[in-house]
Amino acid sequence: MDLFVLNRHRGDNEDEKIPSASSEQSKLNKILQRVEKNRRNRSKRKEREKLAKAAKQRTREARQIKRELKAKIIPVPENTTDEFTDQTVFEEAATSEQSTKLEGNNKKWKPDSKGLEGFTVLGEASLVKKQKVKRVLPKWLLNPTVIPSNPDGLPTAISDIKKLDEGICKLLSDNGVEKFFPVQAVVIPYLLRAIANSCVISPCDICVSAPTGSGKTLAYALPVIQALKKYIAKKIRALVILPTQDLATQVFKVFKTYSQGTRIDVGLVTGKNAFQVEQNQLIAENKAFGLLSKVDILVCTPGRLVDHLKLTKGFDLHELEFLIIDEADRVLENVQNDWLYHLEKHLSEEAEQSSAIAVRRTRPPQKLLFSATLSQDPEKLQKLSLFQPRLFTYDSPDAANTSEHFIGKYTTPKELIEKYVVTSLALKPLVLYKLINSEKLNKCIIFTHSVDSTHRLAILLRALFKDELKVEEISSSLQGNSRTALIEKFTNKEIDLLVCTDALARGIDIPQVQCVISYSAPKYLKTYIHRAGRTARAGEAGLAVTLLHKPQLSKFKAMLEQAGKTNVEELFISAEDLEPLEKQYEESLNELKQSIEKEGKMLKKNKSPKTRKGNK
Ligand SMILES: Nc1ncnc2c1ncn2[C@@H]1O[C@H](COP(=O)(O)OP(=O)(O)OP(=O)(O)O)[C@@H](O)[C@H]1O
Repeated sequence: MDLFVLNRHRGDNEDEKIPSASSEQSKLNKILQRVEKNRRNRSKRKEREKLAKAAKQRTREARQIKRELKAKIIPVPENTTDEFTDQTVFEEAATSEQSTKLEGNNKKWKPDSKGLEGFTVLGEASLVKKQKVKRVLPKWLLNPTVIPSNPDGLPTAISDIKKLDEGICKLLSDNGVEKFFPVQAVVIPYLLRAIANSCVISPCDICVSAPTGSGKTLAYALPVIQALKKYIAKKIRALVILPTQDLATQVFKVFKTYSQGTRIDVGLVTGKNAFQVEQNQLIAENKAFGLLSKVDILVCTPGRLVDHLKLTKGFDLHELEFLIIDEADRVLENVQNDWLYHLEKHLSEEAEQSSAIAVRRTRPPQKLLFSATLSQDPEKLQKLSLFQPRLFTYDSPDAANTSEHFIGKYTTPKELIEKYVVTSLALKPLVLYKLINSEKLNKCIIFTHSVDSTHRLAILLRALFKDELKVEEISSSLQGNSRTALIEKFTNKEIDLLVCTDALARGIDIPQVQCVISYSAPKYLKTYIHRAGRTARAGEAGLAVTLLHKPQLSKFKAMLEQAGKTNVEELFISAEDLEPLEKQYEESLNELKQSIEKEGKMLKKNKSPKTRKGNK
């Protein structure tokens, strides 16, 4: 009978009871489950291995395709018939040209016959690199009128431009303008000729790309004033669009100055004044003739222009002879208000009405575009439907370092000296302090990247300089009028250091700014050009310094290279120079901390429901 006794393991304890039938079954189930689990894991592992193998195979194949493509470089074919050239292709062209030379021919790639032995190749291999679309710039952009930066041979004396009105010549000398700058010496006579011939030939539209501070405003203001002097009836005949309130105000002042002694009235609509106030400045109601314009030249921002087009009764631009877009690249970026659409709509509606009423101007206005960084993107310019456009650009000394296509794209004044300082993030404010002290800078604009950083830096500089230098800040947090007041103070040297955001980077004309410091490195070349352009204006000398952290250096250099600037020097400020200032720096940082905390508390207090109730 012992033969039929199953000797089961009873555990270490011999006295343990023999398990019952049900526990026996549950144990068996567990074993079966474990077996099933192992089986599932095994099949999962196999699946994973299979996928990994397939992925590896795909990578191998992709690498192989890449290798094959690299081995057969297909050159970009010369294309002279297409209308456009993509600007980016210029940069890429150099590399593709090099590789073309290396290959030395234009043959199509054929698969290696050895590798395909035994296979029938149907048709041609499909691994042919796609041809790049090479757009060609329109002729007028490729063949600009180059304005020499050296004025020799240009009609630079005021009396050299014979057709210029005597009254304007007198105003020029009254305002200290003795000679014309190159852009003025070329553009003013051109526009005066076009205006004189306009009854016979429709004048061409023009685009002018000239450095910051080169005198572009007078280049368009004087011919426009001269052309409109003859009119007796008041209509808006010139519309000047600028991207910001401050710039529009600045240009308005120039028009006001040079239209003195004429019948011309200049208007300004930017949103600085209440809408109704602006409406009253623009339109008069006459019992006999209805609504009449009160201005001949209107300077405006795009947003406010759209508002008046939509809401101001009697606002009529149909007699427009000149449409001037200053800082044109910036204004054209302003899609927010779609000003161009509204303007075109207005002009076409008026034209339909007018044909039924009387003889009115049927020709579209002459368009004059100006900027230091004028867009050469044909698509953007095409939006303006330019009529036989002509481009005027500067002959830049930096252009020699770039491809010929660059000519005049982004140029800076030749009087500008550019430098950079490499510093750590922690010591940046101290480096700035040292730089201002050692270079004895006292009329200096410092650019940061945000409102917050402008505010903090201004507090810190105030703490560092104490009474030595007066520091103020300008950003979008300030209202228009306070901004204008601060700019005036800075102009009159009542403020030494002006810390600001890029709101002040474009177009603002402050004479004799000694230095522009980019405390936060500019992200784009355009920003750099406009910031640096606040100094070295109107033929004066100026310094532009950029503070960089080490990782920013290569990007910064590459950015400047796009403008042909390869010789920008480094300015060294050593750790030894900074050592004696460390204690002062620490104290100033503490002051900054306290000041920010105090402001935080004030803000909280003002926001608390109790205060709000009190205020009510
Ligand atoms: N012929 C001249 N002689 C002396 N000063 C001039 C002359 N033309 C212009 N200026 C002065 O040069 C300064 C710069 O002129 P303007 O603001 O027109 O430059 P810009 O080319 O428009 O610069 P940005 O591109 O920065 O707007 C102004 O203060 C202006 O009064």
